[in-house]
Amino acid sequence: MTLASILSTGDLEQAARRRLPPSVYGYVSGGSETECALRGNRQAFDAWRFVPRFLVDVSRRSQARSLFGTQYAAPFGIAPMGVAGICGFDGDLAMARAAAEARVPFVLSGASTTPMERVLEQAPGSWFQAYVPSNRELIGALLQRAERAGVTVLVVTVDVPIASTREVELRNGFSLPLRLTPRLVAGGLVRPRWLARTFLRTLLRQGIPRFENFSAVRGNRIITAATGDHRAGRAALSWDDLAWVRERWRGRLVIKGLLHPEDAGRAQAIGADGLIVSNHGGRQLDSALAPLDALPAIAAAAPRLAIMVDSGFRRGTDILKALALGADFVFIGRPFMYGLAVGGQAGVAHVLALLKREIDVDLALLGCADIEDLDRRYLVRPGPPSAFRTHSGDCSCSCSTPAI
Ligand SMILES: Cc1cc2nc3c(=O)[nH]c(=O)nc-3n(C[C@H](O)[C@H](O)[C@H](O)COP(=O)(O)O)c2cc1C
Ligand SMILES: O=C(O)C(=O)c1ccccc1
Repeated sequence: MTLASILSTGDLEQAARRRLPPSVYGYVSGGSETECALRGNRQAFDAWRFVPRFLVDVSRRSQARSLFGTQYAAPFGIAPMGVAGICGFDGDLAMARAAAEARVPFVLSGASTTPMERVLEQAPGSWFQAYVPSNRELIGALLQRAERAGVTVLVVTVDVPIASTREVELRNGFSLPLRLTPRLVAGGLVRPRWLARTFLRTLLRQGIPRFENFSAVRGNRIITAATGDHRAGRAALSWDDLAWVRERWRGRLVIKGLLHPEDAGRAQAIGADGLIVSNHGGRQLDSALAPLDALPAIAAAAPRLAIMVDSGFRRGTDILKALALGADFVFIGRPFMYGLAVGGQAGVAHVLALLKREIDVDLALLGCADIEDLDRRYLVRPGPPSAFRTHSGDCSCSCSTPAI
């Protein structure tokens, strides 16, 4: 399948499934436990519908958005994803470069296998996501390392106090840090292209990929949070620790993984610059609320923060719905891993282009030439008993505002 024949992120997922060993595809695509949160993320979008406006001039359209003093070409970016290198050779760099070329943000994962120094050197605007241990000496050293590497936006992920139960991974014998299990080797044999172009190439260059950004020291494997090593110590991380990070970190600070408006209020109170409303793509607490449904209340609770959101975004319309509900920016995860699997950096660039094009067409059809003008008036949440009520003001669900 050529990239040109991939018309949507849905097509891409199918193509990636054919390219990746089943255990790797299972790891990337899966959610936790019953995968209710994973499914719920998609269902949340369907509940909202657009009410387009016509006969407005949409001959020139803008989807540019500025965030933290940078003008981005689109209102979305690439979410942090650990071990991207298992989907494509030099996966972190491929994503970072594609994002820089498209002028959108890329967030390097704290669980990545490429040292942050290397990524920041090649794609200087990259953000960095940290898995912060609760040991302050370690936090301090990690902050220092990130500052030296030139990180300007630090994202602290808080929704992984411990590893979740992902039965897909257990069944497939998939574990991190990566081990050469018989299952992985067998999967590689049925996916020879992946074996040659991604796995063996990586193996020859750097051996078995290892976590490079968990701690202050490059290649230090003391803190192997993904495997549940108790020394990772994230289970005890608290708001006090985050406030401590805020005092020491001079760049922008973003908290990722919040769903409760009171937590959003606390993020604002400790002086964070932004937050990412997220349920980790349905990979942590199963049955967690869909971030889209959490947005209105969170935006109201933290009016001074940049409100970002992720989990389940696959289409331009998904992105526009979140912006209309109060988000300033959207992040997208898995589709970029699939892009990597299918076409390396060009595959990632293809996803970015697809989504940008969808947003552009959707803005025209919606009758909104500039995303800065998007708001709740373009959305309804049809639902029983009375269909089609418009939303305005502060309501956050189907409510009693006047019916059209
Ligand atoms: C394979 C994979 C690895 C991930 N690794 C991380 C990570 O290291 N740090 C983090 O904060 N979030 C991680 N996430 C969560 C993403 O940042 C993001 O919240 C989620 O993927 C968004 O949902 P989506 O994939 O449906 O777009 C990971 C997600 C996936 C799919
Ligand atoms: O898989 C994930 O969702 C994730 O966050 C993670 C955590 C540690 C290592 C790799 C990925």
